[in-house]
Amino acid sequence: MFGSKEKSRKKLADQVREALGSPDWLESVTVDESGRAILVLLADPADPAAAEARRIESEGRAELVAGVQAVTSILTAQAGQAAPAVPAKTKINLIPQRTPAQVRPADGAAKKGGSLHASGVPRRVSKGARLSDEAMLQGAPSQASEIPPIPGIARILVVASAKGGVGKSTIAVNLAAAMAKAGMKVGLLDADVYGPSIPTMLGMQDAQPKTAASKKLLPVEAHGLKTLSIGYLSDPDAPMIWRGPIVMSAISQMLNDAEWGTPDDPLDILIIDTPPGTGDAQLALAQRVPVTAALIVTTPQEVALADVRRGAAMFAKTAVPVLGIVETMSWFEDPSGERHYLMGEGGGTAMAIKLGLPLMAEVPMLQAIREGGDAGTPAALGGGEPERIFRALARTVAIGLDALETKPAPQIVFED
Ligand SMILES: Nc1ncnc2c1ncn2[C@@H]1O[C@H](COP(=O)(O)OP(=O)(O)OP(=O)(O)O)[C@@H](O)[C@H]1O
Repeated sequence: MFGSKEKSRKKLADQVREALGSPDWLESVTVDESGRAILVLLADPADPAAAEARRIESEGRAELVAGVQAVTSILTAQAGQAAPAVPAKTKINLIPQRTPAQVRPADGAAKKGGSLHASGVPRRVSKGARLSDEAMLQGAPSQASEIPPIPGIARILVVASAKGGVGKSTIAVNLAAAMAKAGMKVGLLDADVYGPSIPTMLGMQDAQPKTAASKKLLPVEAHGLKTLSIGYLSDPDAPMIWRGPIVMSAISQMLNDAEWGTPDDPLDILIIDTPPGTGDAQLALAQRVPVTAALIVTTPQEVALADVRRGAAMFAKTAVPVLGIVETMSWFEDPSGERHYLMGEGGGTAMAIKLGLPLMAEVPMLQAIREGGDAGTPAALGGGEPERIFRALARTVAIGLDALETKPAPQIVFED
């Protein structure tokens, strides 16, 4: 039996469907508790312009239905539809995002769990000063980014892997959790629209983002993180064969139509768990989102390392700085303490040297890491070895990000 609230939401969904003319391409309409209508629209991936037009028109019509508070649409392609060729794109020169000085006072961070900032002589940056101005004075590139920053998000870190199943989402979730535990304001965006796993890894499979008074999506809060995932908005069993421009439309909605933070109180960092691979979806993301830096996740396996080279080349092409490589599933330690290198040994180090990138961490295979992912509680918060490993990774990443913003990497502190 439906409750009366559920009944009226269903009725509203029917009204929205009617307002749109019940076309074949309208796969589903649902209305959540906050009155947000979620439209799933079938679109032809070969014609992204028409798909975008369909989305805009549908959202416009749905918004006019009395009782609808906000609208989110998800573009999806029917299984079996051909993927388009990657459209030629103008190269966008992307330099690290230079936002107003939004780094927390180092002593404040220290109080909450240890400094995450680069060591060195502290430099005083007056409140509101642009780090880019500081950076320019120190010889950093003077070219301005062509991609406008997103208000309310100080920096964006993409976690990428050239291959699926290497443990990328596990690293993204645990890194985010460790940074939050250290006192940073952290968001986690699951852009792995092919197989969103973040809701499960955070134990939030049944969560539905609510709508703010501004009609923007309110990220789901879990384990000290603000999170959004296409998995919160769609039926996990629905066929979703996303392609570059369509993936981009979904990601851009989650990025821009959500209350991550405000210009006065921004997220310190938004971590994006990207879809695996180095194809059109990843390229579109690197070209259109104001990414501060990327982290590449790999296993020590030879075959994965060949892919890492491709991933690094892709980021180089789009001028996104790669902070370094995280090798995961590096070894398994048996109860006697002996390490077994099930996937090869030293591959990540060799690749890091070859590419001239730092090896940010070697994460062993740990039962607690897998169990944490399955149980929805990041192992980075559970104490012991996993917590130590991810805290160290969080610190290394924070230092790497600081170093990008000002050269040489100073400790940023606000003037009182
Ligand atoms: N260091 C680790 N120790 C133990 N298990 C791990 C480790 N890293 C990942 N796993 C497990 O491996 C599996 C795959 O990991 P994960 O989902 O993070 O990979 P992925 O690269 O994000 O995959 P996809 O390509 O599907 O997005 C999960 O069951 C996860 O718990």
